[in-house]
Amino acid sequence: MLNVRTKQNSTVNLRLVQAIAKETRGETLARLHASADGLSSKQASINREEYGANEIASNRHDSRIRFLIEAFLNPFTIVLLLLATISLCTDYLFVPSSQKDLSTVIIMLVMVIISGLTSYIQNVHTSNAVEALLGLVSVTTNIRRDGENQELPTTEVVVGDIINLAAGDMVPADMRLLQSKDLFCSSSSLNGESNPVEKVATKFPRIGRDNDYLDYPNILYEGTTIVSGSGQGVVFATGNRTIFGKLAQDISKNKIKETAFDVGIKDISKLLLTMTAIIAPLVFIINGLTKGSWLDALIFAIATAVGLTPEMLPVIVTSNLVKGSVEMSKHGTIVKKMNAIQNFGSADILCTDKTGTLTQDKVVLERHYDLEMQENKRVLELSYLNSYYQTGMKDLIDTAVIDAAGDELDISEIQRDYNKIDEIPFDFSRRRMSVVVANSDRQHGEHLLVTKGAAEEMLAISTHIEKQGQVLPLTDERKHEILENINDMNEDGLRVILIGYKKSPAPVGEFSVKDESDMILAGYLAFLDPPKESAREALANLKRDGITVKILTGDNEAVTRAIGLQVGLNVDTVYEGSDLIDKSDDELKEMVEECNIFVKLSPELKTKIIEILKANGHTVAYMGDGINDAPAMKTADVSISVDTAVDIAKESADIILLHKDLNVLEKGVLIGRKIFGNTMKYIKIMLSSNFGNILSILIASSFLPFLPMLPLQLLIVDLLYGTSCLSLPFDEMSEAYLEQPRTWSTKKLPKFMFFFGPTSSVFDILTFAILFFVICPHLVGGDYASLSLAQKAIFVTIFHTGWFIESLWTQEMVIHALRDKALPFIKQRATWSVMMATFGAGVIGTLLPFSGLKQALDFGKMPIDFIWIVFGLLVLYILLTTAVKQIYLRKEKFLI
Ligand SMILES: Nc1ncnc2c1ncn2[C@@H]1O[C@H](COP(=O)(O)OP(=O)(O)OP(=O)(O)O)[C@@H](O)[C@H]1O
Ligand SMILES: [Mg+2]
Repeated sequence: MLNVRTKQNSTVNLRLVQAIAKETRGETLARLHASADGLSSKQASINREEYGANEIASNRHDSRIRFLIEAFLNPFTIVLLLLATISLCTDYLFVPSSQKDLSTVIIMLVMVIISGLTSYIQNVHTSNAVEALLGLVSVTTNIRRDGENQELPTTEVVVGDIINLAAGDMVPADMRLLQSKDLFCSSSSLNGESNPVEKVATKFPRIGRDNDYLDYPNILYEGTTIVSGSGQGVVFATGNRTIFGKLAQDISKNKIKETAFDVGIKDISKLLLTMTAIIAPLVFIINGLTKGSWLDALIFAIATAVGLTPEMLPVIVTSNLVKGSVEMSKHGTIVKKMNAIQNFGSADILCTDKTGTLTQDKVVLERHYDLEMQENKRVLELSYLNSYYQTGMKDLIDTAVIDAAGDELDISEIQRDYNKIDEIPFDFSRRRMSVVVANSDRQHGEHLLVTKGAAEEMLAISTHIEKQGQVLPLTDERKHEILENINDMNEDGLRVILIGYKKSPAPVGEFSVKDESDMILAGYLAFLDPPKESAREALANLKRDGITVKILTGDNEAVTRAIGLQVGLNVDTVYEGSDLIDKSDDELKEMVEECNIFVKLSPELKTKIIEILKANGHTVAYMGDGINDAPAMKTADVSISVDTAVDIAKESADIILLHKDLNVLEKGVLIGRKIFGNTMKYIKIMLSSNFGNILSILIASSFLPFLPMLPLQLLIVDLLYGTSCLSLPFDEMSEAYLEQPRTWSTKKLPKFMFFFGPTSSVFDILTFAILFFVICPHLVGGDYASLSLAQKAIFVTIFHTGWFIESLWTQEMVIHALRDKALPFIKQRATWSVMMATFGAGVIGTLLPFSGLKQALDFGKMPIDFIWIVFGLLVLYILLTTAVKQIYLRKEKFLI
C-alpha cells in the first residue's frame, strides 16, 4: 500500500488546501466564484475551458516511449546486439577489405528489430485494449447545475461545481464541504487506513503539522469514498490538479491483487533464472575445455542462457489476458483487473448478494399495508417522506417507494406540505433510516420523525402501534402477530420492511440516533424482488461447471429461502449471522461448507465467510453491488459487480457485468478457464522443452569435438519458436478441460518437466548420432577424425544445419504433442492460428539453409532428402511423446 503521507505532493496544491480549510464556506464560494445553488451549464463550460476536464491526462507519450525502451532492452535483444558488435569487429572492422562482410551483422539487427517491434506492438495493443474496456464502465456524479441535481459523468465535474455525496460514492474531485450529515469517509485506497473518519462541514482543522491534511474535517479528496452519511461540497481542484488525482487513478486502475497465479509465475521465473545461472557457466566451461576457443564458448554459453530465459512468458501471459478481456467484453463483461481472469476460471465457489445481483435491478413496492393488512395511503405517504428526503443512500427500496408514490399520490402536494429538517442516514448495523420533517401547514410546524427499516430493528425501537387511527401499546402478542404476517408475505417471495413514526422528536441540532425510540409502528412495506430471468439457468450451468453457489445476504431467512428455491438452490440449511458469532474456527470451517444460504449478515460476517472458505482451500468469487459488499469483494479471489452498483462496489470489483443476463457469468468462467489453460500450456511446454534442451546441450557439449550449433543459429531457433508461441492465446482448450475449475499449483510442474524434457532429448541425441556418424561422413567423405581442416569445417556446418532444422521442428511439434492428452493432428488439433504459426515457423527455418542467407548464417550444404529423415524422426517423436503421456496420465488426472 502506498503511504501517501510521506509522498511529496505538490506543495502548491497543499497550500491551497490549507487556505481553503481555514476559510468560511462563504469565503470559499467567493474565491471560486461559485454559488451554493450550483453553476449554470454556461459557467461550467467556461470553467472547463479554464481548468480542463476532470480527467487525469495520462501521459500517453511517455508510456509509448517507455514501451519502446522496454521492448528493445531485454536479455534477448541485448545479447543479439552484443553478438552484432562482435561480428562487426570480426567480419568488418578488423579484416582486409576483400573479406569485409556485413551480412551477419545485418541479420542480427533485423532480428533485434523484429523481436523489439513485436513486443512493442503487443504492449501498445494491450494498453489500448485495457483503456477502451475501462471506458465502458460508467462513472457518474450527482452535480447541482442550473438549480437542479443531475447525475452526470464524473469527467464533467469542474471547479466551482456543487456536488451531492451519498454513501457509496467516490469523491470525484477535491472539495470543501458545505454541508454534512453523519458523513464518514474512507481513504483506504490511498493510505490503507481502514477506519473511516468523520467529515464535518462546520469544523475547522487546526493547521499545524503539514502532514495531517488527510484528516482535515471540512475537506474531501478525490479518490476517497463515502462510507456512510451524506453531504454537499464545492469543488476546488479537478483532474491533475487534485492532491491525489494521479495516485488515486493509478491505484484504482492497476491495484494488483497478487493472485496464486502471479506468485506461481514469479516462482517459475525464479526457477528458470536459477537453472540458467547454473547451466550457462557449465556450458561455458565444458565447451571452453573441450573445444579450445574460450571466446566461442562464452558466446555459445550466453546464447544458451538466452534460449533458456522465458522472454516470451510475460508477453504470453498478458496477451492471453487481453485476449480474454476482449472476448469477455463481447459478452458485456468488463474486466477491470486483468489478472483476476485466471482466478475467475479457478473459482469453485461463487458467493453472491441477493438484491440487484441475483434478483432484478428493479424492486417494486407491491403492498403498503397498515397493521391490519389493508392497503393504506398514509403508510405510503410516510414512506415517501422517508425515501424522498433521505440523502444517505438511494437504494432500490427507496426508488421503489418513490415510484409507487408517484403513481398513487400527489407528490407535489406532499413536498409542499412537509419540509425536511434532519435525517439519520442508513447504516448496516442499525438497518434503518430516519428523516425528520416539519409540517408547513401549521404555524409552528409540527415535527415528525419517520423511520423505516428491517423488521427486528423496527420492533426493537417501537413501543406502540397505530391501528384504525388509534395508538395502542405494542404487546408481545401484537409483536408476534406482526412477525407472522411478515413471514407469510416473505413466503410469497416478498421482502418486507416496517415503517414507523414519532411526533415531536428532539429539536434540530440535538437530534440523534437516541431519538429512534418509543416509535409508533404504522405499517408494512412489501416489495417484489423477483430473481433475474436468467438466474435459474445460469446457476444450473455454474453447478454443472463445478461451481457451488452460496447466497450471503443481509436480508432475512424467509425471503431468501423463497428466492433460493426459485433459482434452484438447495435451501435445506440456512444459517443466520447470529449463528456464526461465538463459533470456533473449526466449527465455522464446517458450517461454511455445508450451508448455501447465509442470512442477516453484517458486512464483516460476509467478509469472514469468504475468509474461511479461502482458508478451506477454495478459490472464491464474490458478486455484490452494495456498500456492505465492498469489504467481502476486496477479500474474495475475484469480485464481480454490476454496472448499476454503487461506486464503492464497482471500485472494489475486478469484473463488471454490463447486462442483466447472469448467463454471461458462466461464459466468463469458461473464458477464464481457457485463458488459464492456454497460459499453462505455454508454461508447461516451455519448461519441459527448456529442460530437454539443457540435457541435449550438455550431452552434445561433452561428446562433440565442436559446438553443436552456432550462437546466432541458436538465437534464430529461439526467435522462431518464441514468435510461433505468440499464437497460443488463440488456441482452444478441449471441452473436458473446461468442465472443471483448475487451480494453480506449481507442485506438478517438476514431474511434467522430468517426463517430457528427456523425451525430447532422446530425439536430439538420436539426431546428433545420425548426423555425426552417418550423414556428415557420407557427404564429406569420411569420419570427422580422419578429415583435413577444410573438410572438418564443412562437416561442422552440415552438422549445425541438421541440428538447426531438427531442433526447430521438435520445438514446434511439441506444442501439438503436449497441448492436449490425445494423439495430435488425428484425435486433437490446435486452432488454425496455432497450426499456421508453428508450421510457418518450421518452414521458414527449414528454408533458411537453402536461401540466399545460407552464407551469412554459416549453414552447410544440406541435401533436400534430409527433410525426410527429419519427418521420420518427428513422427517417431510424436508417437513416443504420446506413449509417455499415457504413462504420465496413469498417475495424474490432468496433462495441462
Ligand atoms: N432503503 C432502505 N430503507 C430501510 N431499510 C432498508 C433499506 N435498505 C435496506 N434496508 C434494510 O436493511 C436490511 C439489509 O440491507 P440489504 O438488504 O441491502 O442487505 P444485503 O445484504 O445487501 O441484502 P441483499 O442480498 O438483499 O442485497 C434489509 O433487509 C432491509 O431490512
Ligand atoms: Mg445488497
